[in-house]
Amino acid sequence: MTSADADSKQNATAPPPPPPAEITYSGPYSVNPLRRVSLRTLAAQIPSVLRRIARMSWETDRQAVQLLVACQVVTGVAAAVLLAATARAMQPILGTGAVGERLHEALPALVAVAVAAAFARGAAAVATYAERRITPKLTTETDAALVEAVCRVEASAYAVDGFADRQEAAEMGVIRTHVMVTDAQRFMSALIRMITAGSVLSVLNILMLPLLLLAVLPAGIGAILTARVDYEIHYANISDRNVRGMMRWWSTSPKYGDEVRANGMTDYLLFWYRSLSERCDRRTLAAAPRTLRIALLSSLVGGVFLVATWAVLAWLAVTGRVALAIAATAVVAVQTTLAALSQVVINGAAVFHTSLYLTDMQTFLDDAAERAPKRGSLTITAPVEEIRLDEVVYRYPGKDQPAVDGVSLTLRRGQILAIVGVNGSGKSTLTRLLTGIYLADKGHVTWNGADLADVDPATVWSSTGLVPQIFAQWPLRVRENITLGQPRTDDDGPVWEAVDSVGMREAIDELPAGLDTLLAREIFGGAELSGGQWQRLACSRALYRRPPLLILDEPTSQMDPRGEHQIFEEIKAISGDRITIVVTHRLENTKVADHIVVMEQGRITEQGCYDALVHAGGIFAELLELSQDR
Ligand SMILES: Nc1ncnc2c1ncn2[C@@H]1O[C@H](COP(=O)(O)OP(=O)(O)OP(=O)(O)O)[C@@H](O)[C@H]1O
Repeated sequence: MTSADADSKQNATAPPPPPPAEITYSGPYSVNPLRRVSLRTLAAQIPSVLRRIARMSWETDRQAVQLLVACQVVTGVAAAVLLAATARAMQPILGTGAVGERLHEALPALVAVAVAAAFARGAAAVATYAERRITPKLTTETDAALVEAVCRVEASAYAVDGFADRQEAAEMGVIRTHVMVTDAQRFMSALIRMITAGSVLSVLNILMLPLLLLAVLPAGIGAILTARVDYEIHYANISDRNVRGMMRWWSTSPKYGDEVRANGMTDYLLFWYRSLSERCDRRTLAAAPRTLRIALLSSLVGGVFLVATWAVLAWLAVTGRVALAIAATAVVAVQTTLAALSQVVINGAAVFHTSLYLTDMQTFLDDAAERAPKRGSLTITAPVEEIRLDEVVYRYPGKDQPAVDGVSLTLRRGQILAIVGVNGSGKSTLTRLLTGIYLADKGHVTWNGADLADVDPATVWSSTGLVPQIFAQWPLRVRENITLGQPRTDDDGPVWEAVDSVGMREAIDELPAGLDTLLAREIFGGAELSGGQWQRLACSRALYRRPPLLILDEPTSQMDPRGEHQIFEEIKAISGDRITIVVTHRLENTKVADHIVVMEQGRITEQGCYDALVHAGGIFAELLELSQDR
């Protein structure tokens, strides 16, 4: 047997890969908020949703809203005129006498019908224009509000269970804003047509209107129940959709294409993606019989009442209780009311459906606002002379053990501190506490004596420069990749200084448009950098800021020795003006530091200068020895 045969046999007998994990919540998100809400409560939400849509639209484009309201008024008046004129035209048309005379008599009413119809059509066209003016701006506003809300929360919120899923649910609210104004506008205009036609009908015969209402009401109830089922499915699918969205991006992004292909991941990723989709489909299909039952039952009940309506009208005409001309007008009024009622029901259900997602969006926005930093209004002014940590403790939400556990440290301007320790010992978390990205659960972090809990975070972050372990590769031009976060400048001098400090001038000169080159391989005309070049760029971004506190978390992990040497030379050269912190596993690099702290399980277990720690016989010496044992 060849090795290929063996491989194919093994593949044939290999168990299928495990399916993606199913996420079930045990906290507040485990319960669908609609599960115990009555139908009446659900229907009663519609007016408040309409008010909300009106308010949002008003804030977006007042002129367009005024235009929309004017169109609604025209629609109502046109519908009333149309029916009244139809009734007036019917009498001579269905009366006796020569055809020419009868038509002549009916002519003014027929002209009124034509004019009213023209106005109704015109109003509908202008209303569509107004809607189209409001919708894009409203969607942009809502979308931008959501993005801003997420960007402005305390960073600790990202670690809260369910935060990302609530965000995914809120995204649906943004998507629904595309159709929200259209649904609301159609609902209102159908309501106006229905009221007008209904009034005419009830004038003709009072019995007709309740019968018509009964004919359409079951469809309304059915539409609301179906919307509730749709929302239930949507709610149950949130987590899977969220994971699927992430998997889609990670699997198809060229950034990870090498890893996906060379590790033979394609089949499994596709299996994963398909499994998640099928799981969502299963939930949707499981609900199909329920929606069918709702549709059949509502059609049956509605149909019975509709037959009754026509039967009553026929009976009234046949028994001579209403004149033939009135009966003919009643036929038109019944048709108009029926069409308008159906539109009210369909669009009312759509508005209600939208309201469910808007509520999710609003809940998320409220929650995000709650989680926005509420610190004091103190400000930090340069120079930052001293940063102190005093018995600082920080535990991530849902974790048993603190990531940083009782750390005390003092840093002074001009000092370079190195933080070392094994994976997961709390180094990056410590840097997040130093910069006020997280606030300490216990203890204090002070800058120039001011506790970060009382300081406006924006003033802290205008004094920091951070090269994180995993840095963003922004799809922007080279220049913006360096200046991002700083006020706009037309002077490229400092930009080139930052480029030179990380040895990138040659590489940038070789790009098709130098500093103007777009760094996004996926976009036409865009260029790509190597991993180490991207890391140099991330360093240049932090150096360009000339911050009072410079933090570099594994800044040279992807760099060649020349690049690494250059960065550390630069760090040393500019260290006099600032506090510098370097987190690194390359212990040789800590020679640059004035002081080194070694972390273990969130605590500082050793500290001192390089020479002292090398001979201390502790974990630093052990890690250094291991790094040299090849
Ligand atoms: N966003 C997070 N949410 C929850 N737990 C986290 C988060 N980030 C880190 N942790 C946990 O906190 C602990 C400390 O992590 P941290 O990233 O600070 O370690 P580190 O020393 O920087 O590790 P490494 O050397 O691997 O970068 C770890 O147990 C980690 O699992």
